[in-house]
Amino acid sequence: MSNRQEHPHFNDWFQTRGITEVECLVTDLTGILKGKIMPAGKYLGGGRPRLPDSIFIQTVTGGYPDDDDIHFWNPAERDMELVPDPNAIFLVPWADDATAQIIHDCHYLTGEPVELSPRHVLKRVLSFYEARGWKPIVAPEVEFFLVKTNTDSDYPLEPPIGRNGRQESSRQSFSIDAVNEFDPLFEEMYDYCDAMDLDLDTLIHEEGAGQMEVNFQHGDPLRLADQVVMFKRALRETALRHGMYATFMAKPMANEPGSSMHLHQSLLDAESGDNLFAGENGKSSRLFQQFIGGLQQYLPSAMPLLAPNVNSYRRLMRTETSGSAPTNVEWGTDNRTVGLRVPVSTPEATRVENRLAGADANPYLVMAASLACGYLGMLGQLEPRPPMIGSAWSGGHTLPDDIRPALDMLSACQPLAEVLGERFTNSYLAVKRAEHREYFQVISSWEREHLLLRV
Ligand SMILES: NC(=O)CC[C@H](N)C(=O)O
Repeated sequence: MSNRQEHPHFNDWFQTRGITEVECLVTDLTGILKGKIMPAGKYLGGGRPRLPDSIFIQTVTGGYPDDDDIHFWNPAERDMELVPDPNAIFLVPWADDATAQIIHDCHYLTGEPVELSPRHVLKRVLSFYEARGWKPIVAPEVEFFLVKTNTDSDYPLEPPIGRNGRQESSRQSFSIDAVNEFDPLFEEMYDYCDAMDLDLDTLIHEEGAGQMEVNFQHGDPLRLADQVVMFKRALRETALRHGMYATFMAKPMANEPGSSMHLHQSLLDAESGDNLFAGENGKSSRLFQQFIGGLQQYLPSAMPLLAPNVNSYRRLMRTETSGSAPTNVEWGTDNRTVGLRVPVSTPEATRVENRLAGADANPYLVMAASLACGYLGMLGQLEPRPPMIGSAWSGGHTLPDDIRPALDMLSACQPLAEVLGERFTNSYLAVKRAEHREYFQVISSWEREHLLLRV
């Protein structure tokens, strides 16, 4: 699009809301929002924001892969143009001046899409479905903790103080009154979500102290990944305005459960809209079984995308405080001890809930990875193992227990790299290995406590 004034949607949208500023956004590999701010007039006049593609090879701390990893990625520093998605415009409800935040795709100046962009990776996976006349539908559920603000990274986080002036000291799972303690914050969160047209379904107090979960209305994966990214930003902002932090870390406190991003997935016939996971006589279909077969086969290798940080694996470790976080890739009906839960439903709503991803993961990559695994299962007509009946905590097919083995498994999985894109997969591995090296250079208080005077 050379001149956005020619695009009636942008023009109308801006005019109706008196937009004066535009935030041009993309997420990097780690899920961090990056971008530029532009005056609305310039943007509508065709101003094209550019960023270097090196934003996609940065670790969460802003570091880069070092020489050892260079063979994994194309060490490019090419300029790319940000191209807006007219369906991904949201108001910035907390801004003083009327501001739009717009999610962009990334193209090189030669026109081809940037394979390193997580949104592109999801679009790529969706294009494989589209080519077969399949339309995946997803519904994410995102957990998070509200915690006291804290400026000392060495000091453990604490649950927040509610309206009654008391700290949430014990878990108040599912308590409505405990949610109401944070009513002013949630009122504002809902107002922001309304202003941004985010389709939230329910809000519930989860297992942990100060831990909540929001469910999104099911729909198109790209739209929902956009919404989750926008939601996380809006909630962090809301919490700050109420003197708290909202955190999506997978395991922010050792004595509390972790936070997940569960993903319900079903598959429609793109033409008829029928759910292809529903079979005859109220049973599920063969495609459904194969989708689960693919998740079982490939999810262990896709874990770096679902559990992208060292901290993510603390959530997945079975301990007294791990709550119902999964440790396996078994499946079962209405069974919360398995990684792949099939909720009891009408045939039209047949779906599988992938419970492995942490809330810390990049939503585009969680959806891309999970749908890629299911796709490979349907393509290869893989059969799942028999469903788990009863508890799967102490058995089942396990998952990598740390980011290092998880990265090794991803780098050995050629079929996944082909569906996600080779350049993306190799760059992702390089970034995550560099991040792990950064982490490994930090000497922890555990080491000082137990080794300083004893070894
Ligand atoms: N509601 C739930 O199932 C809790 C999920 C759990 N918090 C996890 O990390 O997976």
